[in-house]
Amino acid sequence: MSKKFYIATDHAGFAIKDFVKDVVKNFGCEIIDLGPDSDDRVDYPDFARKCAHKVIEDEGSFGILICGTGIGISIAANKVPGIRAALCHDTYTAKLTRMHNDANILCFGERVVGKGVIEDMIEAFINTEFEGGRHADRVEKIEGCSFGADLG
Ligand SMILES: O=C(CO)[C@H](O)[C@H](O)[C@H](O)COP(=O)(O)O
Repeated sequence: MSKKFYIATDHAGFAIKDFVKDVVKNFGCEIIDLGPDSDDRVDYPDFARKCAHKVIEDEGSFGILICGTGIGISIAANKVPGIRAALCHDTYTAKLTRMHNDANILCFGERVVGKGVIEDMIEAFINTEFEGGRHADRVEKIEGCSFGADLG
């Protein structure tokens, strides 16, 4: 099934962005670029927030966030309620985060993984569906981890 993706990076993820957009398109999915438009130094929380808000507003869509390590941009995205941003390093983590965590944003580090791994991770993320069942109960509890949430 064709999926819709939003993509954003910081300056440390900018150089790989066009490659990633082509990979996503080649797997038959739509991708919308939320910036930045150059490799001028920017702050990753600004772009994490932009992408995370789009994913929440546009139900059923997904995101891709890239910074130098993928760490800062995933931490920032996970502050947005309803976002499950997964920092992945290989096909196994990209597949399992869809199966078990129902991840809606794939994060990785341009300074960490190469093009081959990136392509494989994107393929796994696109083609793997959430298993539900026992994992659905756990995913529901993730939102309950926020201060002020009352899920029992
Ligand atoms: O936040 C990060 C690490 O968790 C990202 O990798 C950033 O891209 C990195 O901090 C950028 O560093 P720079 O020295 O300003 O290029």
